[in-house]
Amino acid sequence: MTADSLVAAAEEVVTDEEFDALCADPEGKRVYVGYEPSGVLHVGHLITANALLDLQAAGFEVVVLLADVHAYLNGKGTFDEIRETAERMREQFLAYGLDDEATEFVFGSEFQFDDDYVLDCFQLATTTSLNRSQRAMAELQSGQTASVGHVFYPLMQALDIVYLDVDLAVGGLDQRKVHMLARDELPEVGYDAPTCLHTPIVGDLATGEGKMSSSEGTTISMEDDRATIEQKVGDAFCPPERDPEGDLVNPVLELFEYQVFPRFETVVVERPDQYGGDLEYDEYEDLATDLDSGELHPQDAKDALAEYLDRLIAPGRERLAELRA
Ligand SMILES: N[C@@H](Cc1ccc(O)cc1)C(=O)O
Repeated sequence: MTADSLVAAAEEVVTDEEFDALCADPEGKRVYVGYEPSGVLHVGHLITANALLDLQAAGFEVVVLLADVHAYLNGKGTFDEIRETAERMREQFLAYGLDDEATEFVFGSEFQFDDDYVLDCFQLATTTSLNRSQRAMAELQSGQTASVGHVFYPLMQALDIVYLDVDLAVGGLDQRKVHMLARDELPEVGYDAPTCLHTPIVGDLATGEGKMSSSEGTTISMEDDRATIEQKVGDAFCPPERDPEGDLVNPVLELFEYQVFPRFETVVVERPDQYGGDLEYDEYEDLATDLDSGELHPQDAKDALAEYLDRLIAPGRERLAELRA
C-alpha cells in the first residue's frame, strides 16, 4: 500500500519508507491529528478528517486531539470557552463520519499538565533553539509577533506525539515545520522521530490565493446552509482552463480533488438534455480534463460541487442545529 492509494488527499509523507512500513501492518498503530478547538468545522478541518477516515478504514487507530492548551497559548480565549468549543467540535467530527467507537478524543489538558510532560517540555526548551521554534510557528500566525507561548507551542505539539503514543502524525502542509522540528528535536531528548503525513492546503475560495481559512477570506463551513454553499461556490474563482505553470490555483478543482472525490465513488454533474445531459466521473482527472477542454462548463462544475459539499456537510450542520436548540 502506498500513500496515494491509502490516503486520497496526501500531499507528502515523511518518509515514504516509514509510511510504507506502517501501512504494511497497521494493526495497533496509532495516527492523530490535533486541532485547536473552533466552534464550527470548515474545509481545512475536513481535509485532515478525510485522511483520518481513510486511515481508520485501513485499520489504524485514530486519535483526535482537541488541543485546548495550544489554543489557550495561541490566545484563542479563556480556558472555559475553549473547552466548551472543543465539545462542539467533537460532535461535528462524529457527525462527519468518524466512528465513535474507534475514535479516541483526547483533550490536551488531560495529559499536558502531568509532571513528566512538563519536565520533558522544559528539557526540549533547553535543547531547541528559540529561532527554530519561532520559525516552526511562523507559518501558523502570519504577521504576528511571537509570544513566549508561541515558542512553547511547537515543543508541546512535538511532545504530544510521544505522549499520545502516536506512530503517524497527520496535519495540513502548514504543520510541516512543527513536524520537522519534532523529527529533529525529539531524538535529542531520547524519543523516536515521528512519521508524518501532510494534506494539501486549499486556496481561498474567492481568489485561489493563500490558504482557505475561517478567519480571513472565504471558506465553506459546517454551518453553511445549502443556499450559502451555492452562493459561495457560485462566486468562487474558477478559471476555465488549468494554468500549465501551476501558479493559478483553481479552488473549485481543489475541492473536487481533495474533498469530493475522496468521499464519493462517482460524481454526477447534472445538465439539461439540451446541453448534453448528465456527465458522470469516477476520477478527478477526468473532470479536470473536461473543464480544460470546455466540455464541462465552470457553472455546471460549480453546481455539482455545491451539491456534493452540501451532502458532506449536512449531517454535521444538523448536529450543530440540535446542539444550539
Ligand atoms: N498546530 C495545530 C494544532 C495542534 C496542536 C497540538 C498538536 O499536538 C497537534 C496539532 C493547528 O494549527 O491547528
